[in-house]
Formats: sequence, C-alpha cells, structure tokens
Amino acid sequence: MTTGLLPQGFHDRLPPHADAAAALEARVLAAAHGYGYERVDPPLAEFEQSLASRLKSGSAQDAVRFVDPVSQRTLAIRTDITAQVGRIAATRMAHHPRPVRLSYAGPVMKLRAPQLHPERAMRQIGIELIGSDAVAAAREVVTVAVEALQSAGVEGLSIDFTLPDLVDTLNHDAVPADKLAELRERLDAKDAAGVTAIAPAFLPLIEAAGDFDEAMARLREQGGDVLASRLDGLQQIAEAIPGDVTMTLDPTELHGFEYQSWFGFSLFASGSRDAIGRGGSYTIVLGDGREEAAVGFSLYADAILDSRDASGDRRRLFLPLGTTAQRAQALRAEGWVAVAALSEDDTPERQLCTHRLDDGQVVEV
Ligand SMILES: N[C@@H](Cc1c[nH]c[nH+]1)C(=O)O
Repeated sequence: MTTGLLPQGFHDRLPPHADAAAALEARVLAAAHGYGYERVDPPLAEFEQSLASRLKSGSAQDAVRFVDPVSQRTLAIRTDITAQVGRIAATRMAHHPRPVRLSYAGPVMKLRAPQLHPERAMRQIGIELIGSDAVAAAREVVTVAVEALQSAGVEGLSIDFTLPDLVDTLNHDAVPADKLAELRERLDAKDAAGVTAIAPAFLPLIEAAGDFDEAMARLREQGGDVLASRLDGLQQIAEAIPGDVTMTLDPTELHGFEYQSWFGFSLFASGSRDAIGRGGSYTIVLGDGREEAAVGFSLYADAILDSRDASGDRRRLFLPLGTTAQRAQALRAEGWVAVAALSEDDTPERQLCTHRLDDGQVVEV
C-alpha cells in the first residue's frame, strides 16, 4: 500500500477500497444513528492547547504542529477526534441536556508511529457518550461498537477488556510516585521480573490476563474490595455482548490507553494484524475546575479494511453500445452499477464488469 510517492505511513486508497471504506463508514454511522448518536464534524486542525488539555491525562503527543499566521498561535493536526468531541460537548453543546450522544468520522495524523505499525495518516470513525461513565453508558457504547462492526460485515470479532487506571486505584501509596510510570510500563510489557522488582503485589495482575471468565475468576480471588466494584461493572458490560464475540481480559494492558479511566477495550477482527478499534471511559476537563465523565470508542477504518478483501464486492454490468438510456436507467434503478461502452472496441473486461447485457439479458461474464 505504501509507495515511493508518499512518505512512510501515508497511503492512497484506490478503487474498490476507497468505496469499501466509504461503505464501512456509512454502515457504522448508521448503526450509531439508530441509537441516537448524531454527527459532529470538527476541523482537521485546531489550537494545540485545546487538543492537548481537554481530556484528563491526554496530550497532543506526536501531533503535527505549526504556527498559525492568522492567530499567531500554535495549531496541531488532530491525532484523535475524541478530544475535539470533548471540546464541542464542553463548550458549544454545554447547554445540551446530558447525556449527549455524538458520532464522527474523519482523518487523523501522527508525526511518529512505531516501526511495527508505521501508519501515520488514518481514518477514525467513532461515537462518544458525554455525561456519564456508568456501567449502563459503557454497556451501550460496547453494544453499539459490536453491532456497528457486525452490520458492516466484520467477522470474527473479539474484545479485549482492560482496566486502565488499575495501578492508581490499587496503589494506596505502596509504590512511590516516581516509580509509578515505570511500574505501568513493566505491567504493560508483562515483564514479571521487572514488576517484582518494583511491586511484587502487582504480579498476579499479569498472570490473570487471558480468557474473560477465567481472568475474572482469578482477579476476584486476589482483588479485594477496590477491584470488586470494577469487576462487577465489567461483568455487567460483558453480559450485553453477543455469544459469538470472543472476550478476553488483560487488566494491565495500557498501550493506546493514554487517557481512559476505569474501563477500556480493544477490538479485533479475524485477519486483523492490529486492533481495529479502541474505547473506554474518560474525563473531560471543563476548564473551571469542573470535570465531566464520558465513554466512547474509535474504529480504525484502515485496520478493518486491511483485514478483508474488498475486491469480491464488485458487481458491475457492462452496457454495450446501443443500449437505450431508458434501459440503462431501469437497470440502475434495480440497483445495478451499469457501465456504458463509449466505443465499439470497449469490453466488459476493460471496465472490470462481472456481468454484461447480451440481447437485453443480464449474463455473467
Ligand atoms: N479515541 C480513542 C478511543 C476512545 C474513544 N473514546 C474513548 N476512547 C483512540 O482512538 O484510541
């Protein structure tokens, strides 16, 4: 997909993949719309300050920045639309009764990407429910994610749950503040020796990771009261998920969960190398010392499309020279993509047609 024409991590989407991407987006947004999520469409870039500080524990790390000659302020290209939706909910839609349900789709860009996942220009499609991060809200968001992906034909779905702020919740000052970042890193890397060196009490959390029910049982044994309410919440969320979706729980997974709070999840599809989406609960900073809870998810269209073959989706009917405009119109009204020959030597093959009109009848090529 990458070519010498474009920088590493950037790509063009060509036919039929660009149409497949548009169709995927439409299906996901339509499913979300059915649950009351209405579209917002923020700009590609805005004040860096706003992108970096709107979400608690968020940042505009790896954003492309530049000085705006008009305002003389630093702007950044968004790396994530969630912070922009947070800004809209906190300001222009502050008067709107809660919860507010919003959806979005658009390009995001990063200056740097890990070597294993070099994509730097991607498309996000997602929803945010602002005004609650309660179990009922999280349940709805996960349900919409699953339904939207299934309605878009994504197969072999699995959800990996995580508890992003678990370390802070369980810590109780046992680990000094200057060691916390390292502990998080070691937990995320599943480095048993590293974790033992800092805080052996956290070791069971790494060992618990795996199949959802088994991991829950193990955590319930070890977790104590603090964990109990979170695990109850997770259990209720998991109950909303259809049986054909595989569920796992990795309580120390932090990668990609920069600002998520008590609950997070990654989505995978069969054939996808990377996560196809991510979501969870988080906190919007309102600016006057107040905060607001929210929960949402973002899907990565490119990862979804890379996991499947769009070329089979093409159905095109070749109309030989002399086909009347009325006949062509009638066929299009039936739903055909009908491609007209413009010259005598044009062929169904050249027009990538799967069907042709032969004596007025549709036949397979
Ligand atoms: N925007 C986040 C996922 C998310 C949406 N809402 C909450 N979390 C991401 O792309 O990783």
